[in-house]
Amino acid sequence: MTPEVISVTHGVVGYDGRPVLRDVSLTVTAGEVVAILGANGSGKSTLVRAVLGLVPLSAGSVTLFGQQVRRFRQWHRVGYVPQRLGAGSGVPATVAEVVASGRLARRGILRPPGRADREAVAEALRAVGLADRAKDPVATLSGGQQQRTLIARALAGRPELLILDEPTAGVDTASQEAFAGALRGFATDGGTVLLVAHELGPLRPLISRAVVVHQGVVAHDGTVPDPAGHHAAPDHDHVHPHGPEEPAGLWSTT
Ligand SMILES: Nc1ncnc2c1ncn2[C@@H]1O[C@H](COP(=O)(O)OP(=O)(O)OP(=O)(O)O)[C@@H](O)[C@H]1O
Repeated sequence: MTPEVISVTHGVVGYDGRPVLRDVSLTVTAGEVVAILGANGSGKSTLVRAVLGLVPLSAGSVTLFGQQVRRFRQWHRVGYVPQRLGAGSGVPATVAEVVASGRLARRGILRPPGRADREAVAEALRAVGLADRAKDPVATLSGGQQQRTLIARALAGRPELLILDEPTAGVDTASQEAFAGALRGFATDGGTVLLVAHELGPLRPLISRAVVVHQGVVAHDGTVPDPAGHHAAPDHDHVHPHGPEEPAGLWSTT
């Protein structure tokens, strides 16, 4: 049997007493590339945050690699790419420095970086097509390149599981394709991926399963549904992040 990497069982999460996830169950096994889809505000990020133990469940349970998430300590096995680099953090770090910070969970903060660390950083930069920007301050990069830097930081830790929250939202086509290539390499090497997406674009061929969250429950778990209605239009202008509620049925569930 393929080992379970993520398991959410009857998960319930709310903010200030208002339920966002009502009863969500989800299993991801090793080697799968699973996309979480759904309208704005449907609870996709909340699900990811619950998987990472960043928001508490009011009922149900989450396990990572077979361990309850609240007791999980093997964070070097997990790479996480949040929705955005902290807006205007003002830190004049270079691309290589940001990517190298992805090695901290592996090497510990007190040990200086060794050859394995340097190689992992160089490989991650190559994987996302930013090797030539390594010495540039992150602030001088485009939004898409900054997003690729975060993905390289996660890859540099050589995780077994990558969790990405809307990695390609608002990202230029070149960066989307570079990202798809990096993800393909990661999955081909046996990595497991859980990603939140609004539009899959070049990622679509990589996705082995889609989970649609709607009104706090899983409305679909299976093949990647076709984008429905206005969303499929090439000139559709997605409101992001946290725009007004979009109509239900954004992703057809049939
Ligand atoms: N920290 C928080 N405190 C209170 N409410 C929150 C918090 N985070 C999210 N919410 C609310 O929970 C609901 C689900 O939000 P969530 O970010 O999980 O949705 P999403 O599907 O990821 O949306 P998007 O596609 O816009 O990123 C929304 O109504 C949101 O306003």
